[in-house]
Amino acid sequence: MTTADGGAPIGALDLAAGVAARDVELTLQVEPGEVVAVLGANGAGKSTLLALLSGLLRPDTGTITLDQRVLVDTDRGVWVPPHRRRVTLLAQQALLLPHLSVAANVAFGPRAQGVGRREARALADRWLAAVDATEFADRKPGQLSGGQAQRVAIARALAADPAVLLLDEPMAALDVAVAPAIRQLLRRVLRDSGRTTVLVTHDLIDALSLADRVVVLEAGRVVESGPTREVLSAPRSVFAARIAGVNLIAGTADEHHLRTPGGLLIAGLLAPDCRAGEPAVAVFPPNAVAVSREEPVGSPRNHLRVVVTDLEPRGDVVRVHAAMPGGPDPLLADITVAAAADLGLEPGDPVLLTVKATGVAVHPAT
Ligand SMILES: Nc1ncnc2c1ncn2[C@@H]1O[C@H](COP(=O)(O)OP(=O)(O)OP(=O)(O)O)[C@@H](O)[C@H]1O
Repeated sequence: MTTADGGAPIGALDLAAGVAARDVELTLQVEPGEVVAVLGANGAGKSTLLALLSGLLRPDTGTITLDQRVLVDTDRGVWVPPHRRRVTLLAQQALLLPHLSVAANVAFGPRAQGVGRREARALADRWLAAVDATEFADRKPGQLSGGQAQRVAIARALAADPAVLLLDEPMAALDVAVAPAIRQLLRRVLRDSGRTTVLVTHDLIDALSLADRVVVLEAGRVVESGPTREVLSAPRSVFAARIAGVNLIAGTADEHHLRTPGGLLIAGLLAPDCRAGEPAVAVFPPNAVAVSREEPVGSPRNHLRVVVTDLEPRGDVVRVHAAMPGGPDPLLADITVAAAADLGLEPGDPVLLTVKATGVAVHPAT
């Protein structure tokens, strides 16, 4: 955990802010040293959240505090500019200063904060070593690959000793072959430095491997928040369910079912905190779903009449994408290649999805 000369942990964030022109109303609390992954579809408000925290965007209403410091308070006219926040943003692109050496780039933050030349260089060397980039110290950024530049950018961000590190899809611009090494590096430096981190990502693996907690945004609002595995194993928002690759049907709970707005009853295992009449979601994995043309006779299972929308080969299985007529949420079924061939499926075909009640988990939804 980050400490100021051995003192109390730092990096407690508290944000409640609105940006009317973007229809964004966000709240976020982060504990000192916590790594929070922010997930959401395009336009959900992830970049807006980072811009509010870093000071690139002023909210119309709200407050942002970092430890005891008020960074923003629109009622009281408080506004701390970006360079005085101790909040550092690491963007998708490394954005190194092209005319400076790698070491000078990393020393730039400490120098700007008034650290002496020699001490800043020592800090740069330490952080370059921490990201395994010592050998690039004397190069110019133009002589680095994308992955090498991103390593240096991580060193530069941490050398500035931020109380909060903001990561904006740090692997998105990298070659897929390089991304795992950078992810592993981030995992190590975030753990070692205990830095409060807000990580925007589209990638489930980033959330699973880097974050203590995920926050899911939809339409400019926080729609769910919780420990990463918990949210992904029991997602309550369409976005979390989609990235977790599971099916999710929303409705209300009754004693043993989920009832959809269209009146369909889906039998499942209800979580103990489900209350009859309250909003709930049914969640089940694609491999728990069978696909058939006819209703199996006498089967006590859940049957969903759907239309095939797409067929996606995924190695040994074919992922069938389907939609319930009038149902907003897409459904997924993984079936063997042989089964897909036997059924002769085509997009547009009406089929029946069958899932056992024991394969369906019903959770309360917010
Ligand atoms: N510069 C801007 N001016 C006005 N509206 C904006 C601006 N940038 C984003 N918006 C709007 O604000 C809302 C939130 O967008 P934001 O860019 O924060 O989403 P995001 O989750 O980061 O999306 P993406 O994954 O596509 O980057 C959207 O409705 C978007 O259209």
